[in-house]
Amino acid sequence: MKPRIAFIGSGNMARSLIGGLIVDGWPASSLCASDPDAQQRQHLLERWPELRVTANNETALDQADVLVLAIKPQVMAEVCLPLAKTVQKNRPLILSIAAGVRSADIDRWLGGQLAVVRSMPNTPALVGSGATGLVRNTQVTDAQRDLAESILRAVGMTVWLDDETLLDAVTALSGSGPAYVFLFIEALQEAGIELGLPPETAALLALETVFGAAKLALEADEDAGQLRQRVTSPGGTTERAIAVLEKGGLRPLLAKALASAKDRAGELADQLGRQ
Ligand SMILES: NC(=O)C1=CN([C@@H]2O[C@H](COP(=O)(O)OP(=O)(O)OC[C@H]3O[C@@H](n4cnc5c(N)ncnc54)[C@H](OP(=O)(O)O)[C@@H]3O)[C@@H](O)[C@H]2O)C=CC1
Ligand SMILES: O=C(O)[C@@H]1CCC=N1
Repeated sequence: MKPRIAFIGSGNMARSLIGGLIVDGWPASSLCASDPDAQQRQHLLERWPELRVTANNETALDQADVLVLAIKPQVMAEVCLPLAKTVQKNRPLILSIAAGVRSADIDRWLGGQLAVVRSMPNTPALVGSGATGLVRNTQVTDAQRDLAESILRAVGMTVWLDDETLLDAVTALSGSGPAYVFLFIEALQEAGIELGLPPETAALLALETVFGAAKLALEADEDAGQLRQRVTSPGGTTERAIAVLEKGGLRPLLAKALASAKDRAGELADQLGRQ
């Protein structure tokens, strides 16, 4: 029998995990999702009629082997504190997907001495192409580690880290990363329009170029730098464009953007840790 999983918060990320698990062969009846929003619960039931759905977090937690915390960081403490008594009785594996909330704080809000896996997935999980970083605390057994991994692997690839502070860097890179790529696609499209392309054509070419380049980079034996050089003919068009991007400081700008995202994760953790 598959372990029972309770999702607290049934928004974007929880729905993608639920969908991935069901496609992966987990029976919907082994999953329970909780959300205060009636419309959200209705959507879940329309899509997966056998899913157990509730407005009550305590009910979701009942008999769960894994408690997935898929709520916004800002409500994590107020959601966890009332669940502490039941969590201490049932002692499920705690799996958080929230940005900038430390394992130690989650453990404290839930009464302490719990097995906590903290993870950082991303929205491509919605289409089964997520990338997730995970860390575990010392209470997590190898079997629980495998269980957490099998949940996140249902929506993409996973990578374990030894040091929890690195999860803020993962958040900055791959957690927030899809937004940078979408911004890049928007900018490519706008630039194409400025050069006279019809908007739909510019949008399609921008999108397919990013998709094709990522697919090639995943499948090729060469790294991104080598693949870039293959496009860049000496004295050709790409060389001119790349020179403009390098001179304009694309690399340091991205480094600065990621550092800001990482700092924000740390700030959130410090603020929330005071609760
Ligand atoms: N979006 C992203 O790209 C990523 C998000 N994350 C993390 O995932 C978590 C969830 O994000 P996401 O799915 O995007 O957010 P959503 O807002 O889509 O989902 C959160 C859900 O939790 C519900 N909720 C609010 N309060 C409670 C409560 N007391 N009990 C139960 N459920 C509650 C919300 O309902 P309502 O809307 O009514 O408030 C909402 O449906 C966040 O912590 C975020 O940091 C991680 C990686 C990527
Ligand atoms: O912006 C955020 O805070 C969340 C975490 C990573 C992606 N979205």
